[in-house]
Amino acid sequence: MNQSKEQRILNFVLQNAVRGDPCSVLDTIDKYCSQKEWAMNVGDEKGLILDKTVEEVNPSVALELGTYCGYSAVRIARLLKAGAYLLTVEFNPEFAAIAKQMIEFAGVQDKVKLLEGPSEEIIPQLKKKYEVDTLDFVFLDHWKDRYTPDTILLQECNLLRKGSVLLADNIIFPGAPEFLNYIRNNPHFQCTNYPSHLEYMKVGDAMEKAVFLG
Ligand SMILES: O=C(c1ccccc1)c1ccc(O)c(O)c1[N+](=O)[O-]
Ligand SMILES: [Mg+2]
Repeated sequence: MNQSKEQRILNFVLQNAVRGDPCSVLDTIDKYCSQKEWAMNVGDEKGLILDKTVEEVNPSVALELGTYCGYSAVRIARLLKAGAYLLTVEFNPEFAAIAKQMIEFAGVQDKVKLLEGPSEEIIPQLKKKYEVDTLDFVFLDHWKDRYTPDTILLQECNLLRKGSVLLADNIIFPGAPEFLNYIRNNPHFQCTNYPSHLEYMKVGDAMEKAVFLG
């Protein structure tokens, strides 16, 4: 049966990256997706914005919405302090299976819990089923029309605390105009825009950071 693009990306990593070396895995995915097949990883340019935000927040508990192949989960997990962890949510079972292998190959599996299912079902389970109190950092990179309802759901489930940081990918391309309008006009969030480019392309994109003010 023909392999998926995501399986081809994983195979390239398994054959070319260094097992247990997260940076090697990231560099190898970036090499494949910039030279062979485009894929919707956050990538190396926006990845630096993600890195700086994670380092600034230094989260104990982080949530990612939209795991895909695990690139940003590896990127985030490699920066987490001892005892800190990332919950990452992926709706697509094929993507989740690839991401699991990617995360394990990178050696960050002890810091990452991969949750398979729709974000709208998993978010309300985080407190009781996954023993989360509040989230220090949330990376939004899933379906762009889910950014706003899931941000509202995080608040309704009391998962944000004063100072919780949201970082949203793809503000320009594919775009999340409804989310941008919601978050920038919401007095409970302080927003900052980070202009960049769509991963592996010269197309303009941006990330939006939103700090919850309580
Ligand atoms: O929506 C797409 C998309 C749309 C059309 C074709 C391929 C991807 C996309 C593009 C770049 C991203 O960084 C990203 O996170 C996504 N996504 O699906 O979440
Ligand atoms: Mg994205």
